[in-house]
Amino acid sequence: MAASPNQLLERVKQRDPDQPEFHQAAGEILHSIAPFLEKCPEYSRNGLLERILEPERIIQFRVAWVDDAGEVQVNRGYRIQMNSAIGPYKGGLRFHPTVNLGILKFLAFEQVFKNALTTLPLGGGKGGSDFNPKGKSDLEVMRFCQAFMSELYRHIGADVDVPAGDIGVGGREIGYLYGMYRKLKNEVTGAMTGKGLSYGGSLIRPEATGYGLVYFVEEMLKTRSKALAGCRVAISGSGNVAQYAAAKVMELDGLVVTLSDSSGTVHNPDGFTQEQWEYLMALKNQRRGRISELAEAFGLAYETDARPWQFPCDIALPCATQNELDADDAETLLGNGCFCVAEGANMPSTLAAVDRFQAAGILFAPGKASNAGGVAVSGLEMAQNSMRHLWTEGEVDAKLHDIMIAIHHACQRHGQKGDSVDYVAGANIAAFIKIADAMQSQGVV
Ligand SMILES: NC(=O)C1=CN([C@@H]2O[C@H](COP(=O)(O)OP(=O)(O)OC[C@H]3O[C@@H](n4cnc5c(N)ncnc54)[C@H](O)[C@@H]3O)[C@@H](O)[C@H]2O)C=CC1
Ligand SMILES: O=C(O)CCC(=O)C(=O)O
Repeated sequence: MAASPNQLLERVKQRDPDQPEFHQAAGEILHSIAPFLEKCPEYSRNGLLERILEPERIIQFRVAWVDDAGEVQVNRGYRIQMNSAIGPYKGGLRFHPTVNLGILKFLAFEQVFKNALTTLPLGGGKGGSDFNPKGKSDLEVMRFCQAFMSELYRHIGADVDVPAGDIGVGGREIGYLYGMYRKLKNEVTGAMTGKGLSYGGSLIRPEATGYGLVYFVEEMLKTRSKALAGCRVAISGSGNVAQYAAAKVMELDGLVVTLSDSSGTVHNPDGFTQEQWEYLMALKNQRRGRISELAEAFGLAYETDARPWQFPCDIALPCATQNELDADDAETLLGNGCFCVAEGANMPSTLAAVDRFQAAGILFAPGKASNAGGVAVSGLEMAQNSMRHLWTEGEVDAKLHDIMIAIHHACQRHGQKGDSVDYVAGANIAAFIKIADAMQSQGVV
């Protein structure tokens, strides 16, 4: 007899006890699909769930490089090739000192479900290193990226596994990584996405995750006959996702009232201005400084070590990192009248926080649905690379918008409960059915 979702989760915990983030992500999905599996027991056959929970392949490697002082540094590199039933492995690379196998397994697992929702033929994977780009010179970052790719190149390719950026991996790092890939493989293909426009990138890829998040929020608000204009929006983070989520909220006449980084939060109750946003872009993407400098430059309130969730808002968009919003933060947001939370980051809300939002009946979207715009436009970058073609900004943006609307429909189709939508159940069930159907059709492999 097939193991129940609870039994499976216990097995996962026993097998890899030191991977709490993976247990959290697996637990959420198993819990969501349990009622569906009871109605459709054929989806529990052939070890399907056991296979979905186990990466197809894990690659771990040494990354040795020389710093500016001439010292040899050794980091760990990883690529988790989680599931390729729907298409080539696809997902970002994270460079951050907290990176370990458990965190990358949770990210790769989430990516499989997210990519299934995009409507595009993409499998799921994730990789990275415990390398910390913060405080490193451009040359050190380049030498690290080249050393990292000198192993990774043999495991990736346009039809095999297509990495992109994530925390600590932006345009600069993708350039260095792709340059080394091209040299080692002696081929020019779409083996990575997030590339610069001059060497095969797609218009709108930098904007895609943030824009897509806001397009998804617009669809959520429509279900309650609301609109973004005039809403106060608390955003955490100040990296790629936060920057373009903020830009789109401002374009749609919402007020972005917070931005943050790992050192603290800037609060502007009147909403950041275009000038302040432009300052942020230069600060974070060129000077690579701290968010406190934005506060200093414009005389805004700044709180060291504070998260944005204490400041009153109507909509919260966590866009920094996993588990950055806990049950206490959820209570504070609800107490201040927040009626919509949509995740720009991957798994930024703890399970207890999600429970609070759902119990209160507010709109809540899990990252695998609401932040899927980034990987979706990566899929469009792959398509353009294969065609040796470049779509216009308007064409890519329109496709992104359509994909976010399609993901919202999928959540409604599988998550409608009375007159509200359980976006967690909807996203998980819709993605699971697509992955499961693809795997069942291809036999036990
Ligand atoms: N870049 C993309 O296309 C996508 C990114 N994501 C997710 O969005 C989140 C942000 O990624 P990016 O903006 O690309 O990275 P980034 O490196 O551009 O920015 C990360 C931001 O998070 C902040 N941060 C990191 N650790 C923190 C901590 N412990 N506490 C508070 N703030 C912290 C950093 O200061 C920075 O502002 C991540 O969870 C990532 O997995 C999800 C979908 C696509
Ligand atoms: O564009 C991609 O392939 C990856 C984006 C990503 O890492 C994510 O969706 O979390």
